[in-house]
Amino acid sequence: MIRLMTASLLPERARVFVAGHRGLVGSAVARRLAADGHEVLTRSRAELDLRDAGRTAAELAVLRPDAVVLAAAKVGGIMANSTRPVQFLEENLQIQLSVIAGAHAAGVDRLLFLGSSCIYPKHAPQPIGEDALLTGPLEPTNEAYALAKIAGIVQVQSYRRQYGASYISAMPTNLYGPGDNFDLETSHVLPALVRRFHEAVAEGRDEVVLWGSGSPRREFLHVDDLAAACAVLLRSYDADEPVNVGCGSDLTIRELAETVADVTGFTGRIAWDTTRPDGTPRKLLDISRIESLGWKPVIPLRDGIAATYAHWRAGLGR
Ligand SMILES: NC(=O)C1=CN([C@@H]2O[C@H](COP(=O)(O)OP(=O)(O)OC[C@H]3O[C@@H](n4cnc5c(N)ncnc54)[C@H](OP(=O)(O)O)[C@@H]3O)[C@@H](O)[C@H]2O)C=CC1
Ligand SMILES: C[C@H]1O[C@H](OP(=O)(O)OP(=O)(O)OC[C@H]2O[C@@H](n3cnc4c(=O)[nH]c(N)nc43)[C@H](O)[C@@H]2O)[C@@H](O)[C@@H](O)C1=O
Repeated sequence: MIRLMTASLLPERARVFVAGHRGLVGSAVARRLAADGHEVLTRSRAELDLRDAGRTAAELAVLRPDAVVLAAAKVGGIMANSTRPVQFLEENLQIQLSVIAGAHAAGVDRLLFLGSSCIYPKHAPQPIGEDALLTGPLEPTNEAYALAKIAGIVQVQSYRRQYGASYISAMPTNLYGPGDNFDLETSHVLPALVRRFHEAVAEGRDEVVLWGSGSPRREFLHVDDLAAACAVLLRSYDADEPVNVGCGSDLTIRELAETVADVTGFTGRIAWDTTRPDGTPRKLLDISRIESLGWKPVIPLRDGIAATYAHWRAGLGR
């Protein structure tokens, strides 16, 4: 049962530990929480490797935050996931075990765990409701990562059931925005396309080769919209079921490529390397649960891509 809360579950000026604050999601969540008047607590990976359960528990016991947002993870696009399943399984399980158990041991009242839409079965009915979890086989290119994330959801639910902890999970769709990973081998598709088209224009090339067939459909949410959803969930959601966070519509990778080409000024040919994997054919999320809490996405895809491109270009110093 979903309980809608009237009083906020997050105190005003709360002290919130954001794990993974240098990443795409963690940095956006940290900006959002700071703007809402909260105190954001952080530790860099050099200061605290979150796979180390003993050190993580000790650090959380000293910090004693009011809430934890778990946005630290081993993350990557389709090639990274399919070629390094051991790291995607083990590092994510280790981080989740350390942070969730450590938060509970330190008496942390609220925790938000971030999973991913890839936890749902490859052929789930669309749009995918939260109740599709564990109803069918997973997409093979990210099965190891998805299983680690599913373990995280069950870990959160178990702390709720056994200890009454007010811990919750959110399942975002594919995300993009400032601070994304633009490495062509390990990134997700959107930053990869921005970089590929930008470099083709800069080098005067008239063809860009992309991966797969171009026919898979994906849903893209700007990370600032996700961060706003996280703030809503921390304030007002307290139930077992994970909450999907998406924008409510999807497009083909080919259509995404045409949009990114337009934003970056590329007018040449787009070719498809079908020796590269397509991944899951479609994963559009049903977002009625998060919308019922009063959240909706506000950043249109084209505007978000243009802002992300401008941010990345500024970082290149060009
Ligand atoms: N990006 C996306 O499209 C989507 C992301 N998500 C979820 O959002 C969350 C965050 O993803 P995203 O921001 O994209 O990922 P990033 O790779 O951008 O950020 C991950 C962060 O985790 C930190 N981290 C990783 N391992 C460790 C470790 N052992 N110790 C300490 N810190 C560590 C990284 O530190 P460092 O900076 O040192 O590398 C980095 O700050 C993940 O749970 C992911 O599943 C869900 C759906 C889509
Ligand atoms: C968020 C989500 O992200 C991953 O799943 P994915 O959505 O399949 O990943 P992706 O963004 O890398 O690719 C999307 C589509 O785009 C195509 N594609 C074309 N050209 C490029 C390209 O140049 N780079 C990449 N990466 N993909 C390309 C690619 O072939 C595929 O069809 C998992 O990590 C999963 O675990 C997860 O949670």
